Amino acid sequence: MAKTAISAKQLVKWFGEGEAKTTAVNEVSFEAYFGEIFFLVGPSGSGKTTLLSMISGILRPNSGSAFIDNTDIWSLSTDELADFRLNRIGFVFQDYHLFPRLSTVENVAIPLILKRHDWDESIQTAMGFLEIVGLSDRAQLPPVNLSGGEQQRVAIARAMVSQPDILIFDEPTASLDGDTGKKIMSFVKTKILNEKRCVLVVTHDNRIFEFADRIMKMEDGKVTAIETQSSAT
Ligand SMILES: Nc1ncnc2c1ncn2[C@@H]1O[C@H](COP(=O)(O)OP(=O)(O)OP(=O)(O)O)[C@@H](O)[C@H]1O
Repeated sequence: MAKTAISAKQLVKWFGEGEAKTTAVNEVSFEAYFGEIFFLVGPSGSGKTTLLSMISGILRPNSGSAFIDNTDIWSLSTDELADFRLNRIGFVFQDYHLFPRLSTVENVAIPLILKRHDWDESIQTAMGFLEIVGLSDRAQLPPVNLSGGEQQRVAIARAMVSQPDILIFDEPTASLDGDTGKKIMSFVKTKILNEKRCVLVVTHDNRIFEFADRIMKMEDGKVTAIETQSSAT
């Protein structure tokens, strides 16, 4: 039986008041397991970002709860939640969010440096993760000298450097051409995913749906389907 990594229970979030009130997420419940790639898909405005923000400790729900590996994250204090996020959750974004003035390896080391680890030790650990993503020979270059696919692999190395067990990818392939996007997802599936990690991907990109173990579809703030991909590669 797979272990539950993320559990959302009746999450609700609304914005605005009176006539302007929008219920962005309306009683959403789901579970994602360690060892799987779980996709969250739906049209623009269906509530994906709002849901993601509530399960990653960024946006407090109006009601309902979010558990990461059995921790009820919204019962933590602000400091505890900040620590929890730093240690347990890694983020990868569409636009990579790399710092142009830092070298590639320094970009990967940032989460460790933020945790006040020793600089040399952080760089050494970052080098190990650059090796995993196949970019150790680019370590000293600024990110601007790397291709889009390579920059996304740097962002993945950075998300992994503090060894989080929950990895959240927000539109990871939206800035990449079809082939590079597929290569990135294939890389995530074969080299990053293991039974101790859960990868959650929010995407519009149906070219990468084949890499999902399960796909949850949202519309108007509600879950409309959770499908298991029997053909997952
Ligand atoms: N801060 C906010 N204030 C007011 N309304 C908001 C806010 N954030 C989101 N909404 C509204 O909540 C609904 C869901 O938005 P959300 O960004 O979660 O959707 P989404 O599925 O992530 O869309 P996209 O794919 O375009 O990013 C939308 O109607 C949006 O306008």
